[in-house]
Amino acid sequence: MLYVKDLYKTYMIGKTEYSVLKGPGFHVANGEFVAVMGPSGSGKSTLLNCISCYIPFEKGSITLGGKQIANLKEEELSKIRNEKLGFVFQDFMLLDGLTVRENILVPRIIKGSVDKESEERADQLISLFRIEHIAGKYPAEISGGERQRTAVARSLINNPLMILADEPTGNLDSKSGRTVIESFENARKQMGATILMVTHDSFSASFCDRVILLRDGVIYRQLEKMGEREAFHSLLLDTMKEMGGEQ
Ligand SMILES: Nc1ncnc2c1ncn2[C@@H]1O[C@H](COP(=O)(O)OP(=O)(O)OP(=O)(O)O)[C@@H](O)[C@H]1O
Repeated sequence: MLYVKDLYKTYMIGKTEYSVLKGPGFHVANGEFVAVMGPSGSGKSTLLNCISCYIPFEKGSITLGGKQIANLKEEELSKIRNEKLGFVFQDFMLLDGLTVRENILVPRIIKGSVDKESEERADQLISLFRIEHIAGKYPAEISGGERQRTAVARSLINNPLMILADEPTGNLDSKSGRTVIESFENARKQMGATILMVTHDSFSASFCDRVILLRDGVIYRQLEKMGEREAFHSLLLDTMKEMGGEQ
């Protein structure tokens, strides 16, 4: 599904080069739910932005669904972003003037085709995420958790290869955050979705199959959930402590 190999990304500030990604490499398999964690400044968002085709990188490769994304033209990258990837952001990024149902359909509108199948898929997602009661409401009229569940539904409308989520529970209280993580679990179970999520929250990460821990632009460790979620949560907390840095 996703292969990241020896990825190098440097930012120039004035004449000074700052190396942010120093060769991390990993694989996310079809249907996996994987988190990326690490101290502040370790390069998590930069990594996600490279995979999202938003920023170029200097060295290494990213292969998504068998296609290398470096060297693609902007038009092809836009197509990948809209059709092959689904995005969930910390601040939801819903359009205020559209209802929940219309927001879910936005990637289809961009694609240029809202046909009967689109409408049916939107309704299927609305029912999967139990947001039927708010389908006709506007973002300002619903809770943070409901907004984020709407964003998760929107991310799935084009049946993407992968969902990329950047701090999806960062603006939510723990109860709403839990319902958002449940939506990801549902998407995976019922639709075979593959999810890569950046998070600071070890509780949210403990629902994942695997957690990639990034420190100073390299992979510090990868932890796989072997048994109970609670034990995995404790392991994550201990390893984060061992890693140090500001979380
Ligand atoms: N556009 C940019 N130009 C210059 N430096 C940048 C840019 N974007 C990020 N950085 C720097 O790169 C480093 C890694 O940033 P990044 O946002 O990837 O880290 P992060 O692990 O996601 O951090 P956080 O958990 O605080 O969000 C930081 O030192 C940051 O200041």
